[in-house]
Amino acid sequence: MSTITNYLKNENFNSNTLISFFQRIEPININAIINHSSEFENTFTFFNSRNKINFIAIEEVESKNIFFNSHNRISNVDKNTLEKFPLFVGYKKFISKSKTNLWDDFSDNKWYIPKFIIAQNDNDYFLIHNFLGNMYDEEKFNYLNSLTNKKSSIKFVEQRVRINKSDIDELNWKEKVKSALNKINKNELEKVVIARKVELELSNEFNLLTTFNQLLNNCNDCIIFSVKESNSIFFGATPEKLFSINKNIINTEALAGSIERSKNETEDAYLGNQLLRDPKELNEQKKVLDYILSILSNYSSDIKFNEIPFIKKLNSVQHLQTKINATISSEFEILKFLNEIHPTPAVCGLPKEGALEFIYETEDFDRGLYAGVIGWYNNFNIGEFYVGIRSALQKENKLNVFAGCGIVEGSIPEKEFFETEIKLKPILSLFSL
Ligand SMILES: C=C(O[C@H]1C=CC=C(C(=O)O)[C@@H]1O)C(=O)O
Repeated sequence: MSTITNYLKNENFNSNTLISFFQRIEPININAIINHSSEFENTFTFFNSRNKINFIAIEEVESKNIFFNSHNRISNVDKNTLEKFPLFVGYKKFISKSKTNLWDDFSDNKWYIPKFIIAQNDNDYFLIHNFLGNMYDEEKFNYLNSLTNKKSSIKFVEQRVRINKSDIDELNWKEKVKSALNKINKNELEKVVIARKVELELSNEFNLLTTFNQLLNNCNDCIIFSVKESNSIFFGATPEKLFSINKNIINTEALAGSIERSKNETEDAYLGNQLLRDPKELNEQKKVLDYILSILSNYSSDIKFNEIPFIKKLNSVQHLQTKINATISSEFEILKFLNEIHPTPAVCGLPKEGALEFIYETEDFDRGLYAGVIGWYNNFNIGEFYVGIRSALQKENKLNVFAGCGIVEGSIPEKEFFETEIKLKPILSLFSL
């Protein structure tokens, strides 16, 4: 008899009761499960080594608008440990009407309870099965359990690509920046983020496991994620937190303004100092900070942040960063706040409506989940949400890689183009020509 049947044989839950069955498992390399992604309709993988929460969520609890009036956690683990794990996972696209079918495999906005989650928090590892009433899937539970028992070593596969020549060329993109500057000079916009899409053709089969692990190795201080729906996979290594919440404390940040890195330590520090003193970059980041503070002030009268930004150093780029934390009241609703704060001027612009319209008219691709939101939360008011930048979409034999830049008064098109090149690097460098 399986563990689930063992536990549930004397229980009779009605179909409005959500059950989360936690089975402690031996420490495993969770990302090895990614190799089995293609066996499932959808998977959602999220690795935050900083917060020490890593998980892969597999499939969904049936109904779209899931209704449950009670929630039962079955486990022999203390409540403090259980509180740290996701109940809902999901994503939200960058708001826009779509012009193409590029993102058709993804909904506009989807927060759902996964059927299974294999998760790690610190030294705690669990296989979690969520289901309504008695509708557990014993077979799949046992199968996943067997996968977590397997000792698997990760083999990297070399991935080759060809550049698609029909890509927006450099001149064309710089013209878009000029037209943004035009709007800014006429005071019609204060700031707008213009993005590029680089399209590559995969010469061999896409290997998510290799890609994911290379991102884990290369991109410290980033959240490594992948969202697979039907035949599409959106993935990336994002440095940008939208917000995280832990009971009554919310943490967020203003991340904007960029400069390249140098392998030479002295030169790298010099570049960082330049960024900290550049009025155009400081202005670009301050606009993000002011926007976040204005939204947050509706929810909190206790907001803390540093007046002077810090430097956040990533592999190929450094940014200006202001960390913000605030105490919020018990009426705070996670998704309501998310819909209000996103998109910030770090990926959209100011005023927001004008910037959205400009982006829609100017960019000749759909952003979809690029610059959208990915994250998780639970009903203990714990969760984290990140902005889907430094990311790519794999669909059939195409890889679409995205990067954008904030345009403000004083932006120089050539420099902005170079900035998109360094932001594309973490993903492009994984594929050889
Ligand atoms: C929009 C992107 O980055 C944002 C985050 C940090 C710095 C940015 C910048 O300097 O323009 C952007 O606002 C992107 O990477 O596609």
